[in-house]
Amino acid sequence: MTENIVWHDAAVSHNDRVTQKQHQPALLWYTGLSGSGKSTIANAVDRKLFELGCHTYLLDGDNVRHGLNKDLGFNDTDRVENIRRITEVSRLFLDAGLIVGTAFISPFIADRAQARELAGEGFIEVFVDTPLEICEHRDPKGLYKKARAGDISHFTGISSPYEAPEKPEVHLKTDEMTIEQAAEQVVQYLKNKGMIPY
Ligand SMILES: Nc1ncnc2c1ncn2[C@@H]1O[C@H](COP(=O)(O)OS(=O)(=O)O)[C@@H](OP(=O)(O)O)[C@H]1O
Ligand SMILES: Nc1ncnc2c1ncn2[C@@H]1O[C@H](COP(=O)(O)OP(=O)(O)O)[C@@H](O)[C@H]1O
Repeated sequence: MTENIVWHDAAVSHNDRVTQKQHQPALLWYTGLSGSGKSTIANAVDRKLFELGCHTYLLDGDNVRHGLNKDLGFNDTDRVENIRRITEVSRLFLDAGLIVGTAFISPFIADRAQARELAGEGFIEVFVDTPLEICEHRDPKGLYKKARAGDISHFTGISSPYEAPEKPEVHLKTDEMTIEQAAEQVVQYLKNKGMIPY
C-alpha cells in the first residue's frame, strides 16, 4: 500500500530535536491489569519529569479509546490493533525527541515485543505488577464487578488473558509501595541510565 509513497527528509533532524531538549527520548511502556495503577503512576512520573524540565507526553488507554481508537473494542484482534496504533504514535513522539508514557493494559507479550523493536533503544517496559485480587478490590471504575456479573465480556484477568512481562526494565510491586515510591523508581531508572541529566 506504500509503493507510491516516498519518505520525505525533514529539515529539522531527529538529532537536532534531541540536542535542543537536552535529554534522551524514551518510551515508558506501562503494562498491567486494569486498576493496577498504570494511569496513576504514569501521571505521577510525567509530573516529576515535567518539573525536572523534560519534554514529555502521556498517552492513556481510556483517553485514546475516546478518540484515535474509538472504533476498537476488546477482542484480541482489536487489542492488537490498539497497541499497533499506539506504537506508531509513540514512534512519532519519540522522533520529536519526547519522553513518552503509554498507559495501556497491552496484555500480549508479542505486541509489547513489537513495540520494543520498533521503538529502539529508548524502550523501557514498566510492569505495574498488582495482584488481580487487589485490582479487583480497588475496582476504581466498578468494571470488575460488572465483569464478574457477566455484564462485560473479554475482561482482562477475568475472561481475557494477561501475559506478564518476563524481563521488564522496571518492576513495580504496587502492593508493597506507595504511588510516590513507584514514580520515584521510574525516574531513578532514567537517571541511572543517564537518559536525563539531572
Ligand atoms: N473488556 C475490557 N477489558 C479490559 N479493560 C476494559 C474492558 N472494557 C473496558 N475497559 C476499560 O478500557 C481500559 C483498557 O484499555 P486499553 O486500551 O489499555 O486495553 S488494551 O491494551 O487494548 O488491552 C481499561 O482501563 P484501565 O483500567 O485504565 O486499564 C478499562 O477502563
Ligand atoms: N501503590 C499504588 N500504586 C498505584 N495506584 C494505587 C496504589 N495504591 C492505591 N492505588 C490506587 O489504585 C487505583 C489505580 O487506578 P488506575 O491508575 O486508573 O489504574 P489503571 O490505569 O492501571 O487502570 C487508583 O485509584 C490509585 O489511587
